Amino acid sequence: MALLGLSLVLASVIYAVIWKPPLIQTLLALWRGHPRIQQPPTTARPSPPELRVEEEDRPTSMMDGDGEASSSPAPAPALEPEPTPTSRTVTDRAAMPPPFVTTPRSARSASTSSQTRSTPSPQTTPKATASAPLNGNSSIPSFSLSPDPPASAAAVARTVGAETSPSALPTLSAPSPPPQPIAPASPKPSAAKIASMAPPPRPPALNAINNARGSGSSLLGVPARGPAPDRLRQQQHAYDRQPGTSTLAPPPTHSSKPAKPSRKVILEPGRSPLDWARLANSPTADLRNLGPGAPYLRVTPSMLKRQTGRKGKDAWTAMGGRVYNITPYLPFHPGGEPELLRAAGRDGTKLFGEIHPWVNYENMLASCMIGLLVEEHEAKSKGEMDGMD
Ligand code: HEM
Repeated sequence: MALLGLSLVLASVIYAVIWKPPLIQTLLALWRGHPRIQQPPTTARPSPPELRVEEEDRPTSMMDGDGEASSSPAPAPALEPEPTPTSRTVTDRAAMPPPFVTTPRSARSASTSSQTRSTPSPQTTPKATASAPLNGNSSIPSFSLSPDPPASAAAVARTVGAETSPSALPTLSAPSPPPQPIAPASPKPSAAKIASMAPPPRPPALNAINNARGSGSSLLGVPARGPAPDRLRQQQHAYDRQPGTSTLAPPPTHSSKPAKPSRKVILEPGRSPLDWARLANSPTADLRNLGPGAPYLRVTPSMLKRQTGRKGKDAWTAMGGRVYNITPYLPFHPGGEPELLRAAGRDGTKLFGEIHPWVNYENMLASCMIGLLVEEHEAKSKGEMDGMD
């Protein structure tokens, strides 16, 4: 009797050891009221609870290497070392997919592009509805994405851990930078900056992409998964065409030249340009000081040289081949009398042009014109020359 009881106990122990995982888990689930459902979610997107219960209620289905579901009873759990609940929790946590919101699109495509060969469903985001029935004993749907199913749960944990570690997935730790906004974030450059020929600095991302493209590799030593080179080129050209970023500087303007300090003098009352215009147009005023009705004279350089404005003589100057009596204009000259007297008794064309070539002296001094500047031998009559003295 005792031997029979011992045999029963032994048989129970052996049976429990062999069929422990599904049986004990099922019993524990029923006894706890599905305690695994109450486990805190390890990721931001836990699987639907009802599907997890379904997985545990169907422990005999598992996936083969080609991703096909096997309908044979599952002796596999007995053949593989079953992890302890603690290690299973760790495995579950490691095997869960990373948070959805923190995975860049390029990283997800990079991590799944090599695994979609064995994925039965075209869905890239693991969902319990698609992969749970195929995974069978595994409660983590993402296991079905692995091309080579690991031999054990520990291997699964290692594989998933390696897949989710930043070192194994460089695109997760440093994903390819997204295309920079075409509009630069920096403030609009000033007019002086626009006038400069130096182009604005390119966005660092574009520079880095161009450098990586030029070296034939991506930023992280893996094949580049960013936009196509043609798109990058178009973005770069679009950036270069932005207002204020062109290398073509506007033509220089006169306003850019530094203004010279004014040398104008304060004129006496009644000596304004308007007063001079009124006097110059007066028919009664003899501004030539040659007498009423005197003809225009041929003035030689020797004659001009004597008209310096000193010793009671008028100040004559020659500009543009014409000789003018500048004496009446002296108090009206905005630059002052001394300045104007610098041209007295000689040809003042060069002096005039150096200071204010824009001044229309011909109109201003029309009533002050003496005659034409001629050579010495061109004087027609000596008497005319003597009359000048
Ligand atoms: C003989 C004919 C000349 C006439 C009709 C004349 C007329 C004028 C006029 C209208 C201005 C005012 C310009 C303005 O408002 O921007 C001016 C300014 C001046 N002129 Fe003359 N000028 C004459 C000859 C000269 C000569 C020969 C000199 C020097 C040797 C001279 C020196 C100056 C200077 C320094 C100013 C002040 C420029 C400034 O800083 O704005 N001018 N003159």
